[in-house]
Amino acid sequence: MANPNSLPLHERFEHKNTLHKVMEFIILFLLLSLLVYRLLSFNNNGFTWLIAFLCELSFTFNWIITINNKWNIVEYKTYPDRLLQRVAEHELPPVDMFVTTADPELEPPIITINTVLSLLALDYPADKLACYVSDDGCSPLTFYSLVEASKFAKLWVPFCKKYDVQVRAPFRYFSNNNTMFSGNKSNEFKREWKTLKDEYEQLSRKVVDAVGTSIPFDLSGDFAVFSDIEGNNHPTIIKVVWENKVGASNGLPHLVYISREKRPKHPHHSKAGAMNVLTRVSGLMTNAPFMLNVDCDMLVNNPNMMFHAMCMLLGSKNETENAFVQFPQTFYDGLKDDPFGNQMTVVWKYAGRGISGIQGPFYLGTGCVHRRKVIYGLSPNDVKGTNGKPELHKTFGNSQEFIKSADDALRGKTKYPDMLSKSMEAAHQVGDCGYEYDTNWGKKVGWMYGSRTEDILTGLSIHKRGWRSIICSPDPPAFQGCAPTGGPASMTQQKRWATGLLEILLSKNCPIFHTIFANLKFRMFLAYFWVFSWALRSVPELCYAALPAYSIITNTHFLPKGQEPTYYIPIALFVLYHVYTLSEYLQTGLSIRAWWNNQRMGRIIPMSAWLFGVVGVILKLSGRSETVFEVTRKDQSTSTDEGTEAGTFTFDKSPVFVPPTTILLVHLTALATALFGLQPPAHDGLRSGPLEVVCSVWLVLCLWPFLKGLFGAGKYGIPSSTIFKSAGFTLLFYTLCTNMCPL
Ligand SMILES: O=c1ccn([C@@H]2O[C@H](COP(=O)(O)OP(=O)(O)O[C@H]3O[C@H](CO)[C@@H](O)[C@H](O)[C@H]3O)[C@@H](O)[C@H]2O)c(=O)[nH]1
Ligand SMILES: [Mn+2]
Repeated sequence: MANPNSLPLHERFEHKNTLHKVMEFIILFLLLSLLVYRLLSFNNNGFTWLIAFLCELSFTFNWIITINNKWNIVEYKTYPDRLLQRVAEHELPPVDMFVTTADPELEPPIITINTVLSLLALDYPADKLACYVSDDGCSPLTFYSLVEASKFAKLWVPFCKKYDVQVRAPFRYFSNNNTMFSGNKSNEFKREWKTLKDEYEQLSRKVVDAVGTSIPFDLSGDFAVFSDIEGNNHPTIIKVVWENKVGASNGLPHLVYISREKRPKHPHHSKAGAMNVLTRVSGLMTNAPFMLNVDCDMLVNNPNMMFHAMCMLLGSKNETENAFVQFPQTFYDGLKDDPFGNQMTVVWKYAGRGISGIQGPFYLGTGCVHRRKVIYGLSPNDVKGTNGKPELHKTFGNSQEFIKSADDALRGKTKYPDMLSKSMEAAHQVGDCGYEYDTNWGKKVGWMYGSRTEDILTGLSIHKRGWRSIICSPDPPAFQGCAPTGGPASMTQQKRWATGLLEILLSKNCPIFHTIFANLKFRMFLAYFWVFSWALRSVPELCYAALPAYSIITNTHFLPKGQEPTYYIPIALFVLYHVYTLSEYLQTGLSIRAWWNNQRMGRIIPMSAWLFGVVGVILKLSGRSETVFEVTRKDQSTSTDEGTEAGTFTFDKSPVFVPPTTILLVHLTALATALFGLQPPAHDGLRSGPLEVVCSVWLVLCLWPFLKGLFGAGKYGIPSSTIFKSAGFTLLFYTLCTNMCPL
C-alpha cells in the first residue's frame, strides 16, 4: 500500500469540452463576419448602422473574454482521509471564523444564529476554532440571540457529532422532519431528537418574540452597554459569549460578539471595515493562521468543509501556492427553475471553474478560508517571514499588542493567550473607529476599501501580488445561503455589484495596471475585466434593444435584408448562441425553464440594475452621492411559504424598473405600428423586415414578467408612477423616431 504521506491531498482535473469550444469559435466567427459586413456596407446605411456596429463590437469583445474565461475548466478533488492519516488531530492548524451581520430587520437574528450554530458544530477540534460575530447593527437582539444560541449549542453540538448529522443548522435540520427521522433509528436517538427539537423551538420562539417586542428585555447587566446608544453612534462593544477555557477538543469553540465603534461622519467602510475589525480583534485573542469568513446567511452544509479546505491549504507543495480557498456559493430552498436568475449555477460551472484554471477563483466575500499572513500583505516571495518588517505601526496601527500579534502571524508563530479576557483592553482599542487613521488598513492590508464589492477588490489585491487561489467544491456543497427572492431584492443586489465593480474599474485598482506593473496574469486581467464591466454593458444592451423598435417605427432596417446572403448571419448567431447556452443548462442538469429564466434575466438585469450601476458611479465620481452598502433582505424559507406565487416577479417604486418597462412599451408600440400598417413608406426599398419583428417579439417575451406586471396588483404590479414615467419616455421615443428622417 502506498505511504499515506506520499499521496496528494488534492488533485486537479481539466475538462476538455471540445464541442463547446467549437461552438464558441463558430459564434466568434459569425460575430466577426457581421462586423465585417457592417464595415463593408457602411456607406449605404447610416446612423443605425453605426449604433449596431458599436454594439456588436462590444458583444464581440465580450465574447472573446467569455472564451478566455472558459478555456481551462478545472476541478479539484480533495482527500480528507489522507489528511487525517498524515496530520494528528492536535496538529491541525487553528482557524478563526468570522460572521458578519448588519441589520436585525433585513437579516433576522434567527438566521444569524443558525449560521453560528452550524459553525460551532463543525467537525474539527473545537479547541482549534473560534467564532467571531460582527454586528454592524449594534443590536441587543443579536447579542441576546447569540447568548441564547450558545446555551442551546451545548446540547446541539454533541448531538450533531454523536449522530453525525449532516445539516448542522437546526432550522434546516428540523424542517426536514421526514428524511431525518426515517430509517432504523434507535430509541435513544429518537428521544434525544425530540428533546433537541423542543429546545430549538423554544430558542427560536424566544428570539422571534424578542424581535417582535420593542423593548424585549431590560437593558441591565450584560445588556447595559446597549442602553442609550444608536446604531450609528456607539463605542466598541466586545463580549465573550462563550470561552472554551479548558481547551477541550470536544467542547464548544469560543464565541465572541463584536460591534465596532461607530460615529456619525466617521467612515465605517461597511463590510470591509467590519472584516478588518474582526481580523484585528481575533488577532489579539486567538491569532489563528487561517480565517474563514461567511455572511450571516451562509450555513455550513458539509460539516467536513474545514478538512477539505485544509487539503487545499496544507496540501500545496509550499506556502507559495494558494492564498485562499473559495467554496462556490450555493443556495438553500432556491426557487424552482431560478426565476430571478440569481442562483448562478451555470455561471459557476463554466466561467467560475474556468477562471479557477487561470489564476484561481475570485474571492466571493463568503465561504472562503484565507491565510492571515496574506491578508497582512505578504507576497509569495516573502513567505519565509518578514524579518521584522520596519514600521509595523505605520502598517498596522498603534496597538503594541496588535503589532506583536501581527508580527507573530507573519512569522508563522502561533501562540494563544490563556484567556480571551486578557486581550480585552487592546481589543477595544483596535475596534475604535479612529484606529485605522494613517495606517495601511483597507489600502495594503486587510479587506480593501473603495468599493461596494470589497470582496472582489480584496481578491484582486491578493492576485496582483502573484498569489493563486483555489476552488473547492466538495459534495455535499460546503455552504448554503439564501438567494434574494423577488424583483426588488434581486435588483438591489445586482445594482450594488454593478456599481461596486465599476468603481474598481475606474479607480487606480483597474486590473490592467496590475498586469503591467504587478503580477496579475493577462488572462486573469481579462477575467476581472469581464466582471468589472458588467455595468457598462447596460449601454450597448439598451441601444441594441431600442434598434428593432426604431427600425419598425421608421420602417427602416438594422439587420441584413432577405435578398443578401448575409441575412443568414444574424439568424445563425441567434440560433447557435441559444443552443450553446441551452446545452450548458442541460449538461448541468437544469431544466429548459431554468435556462429560459436566466436568458430572460440576462436581458432584464443589464437594462435595469446594471444601468443604475453606471448612474451610481457617475453620481459618486461627481461627488453627488456617498457609497452605501444596501444590505440584501434574507428570508428563512422561500419555496414553501408562498406556494405558487414565490417565483412571480415583484416590483416596487424603485426607478430601476423604469427602463425595462419603457423598452417593453416601446416594443408594444412598434409592433402595433406594424400590425396596423402605420409605418411610413420606406425609402429605396429599405423597409423593416421580418428579422426586426422577430427581435421585437423576442424582447417582449423576455420582458414577459413586466407585461404581467402592467396588469398585476399589489407587489405583483408595476406601480402606476413607474408606468406613467415609462409611458412618457415611450412617447418621447416615438416622437423622436417619427420626426427623425430615416437615414
Ligand atoms: O455595513 C455592512 C454591510 C453589510 N455587512 C455584511 O455583509 C454581508 C453581505 O451582505 P449582503 O447584503 O448579504 O450582500 P450580498 O449581495 O448577498 O453579498 C455578496 O456581495 C457582497 C459584496 O457586494 C459580499 O460582501 C458578500 O460576501 C457576497 O455574498 C452580510 O453578512 C452583511 O451583514 C456588514 O457586515 N456591514
Ligand atoms: Mn447575501
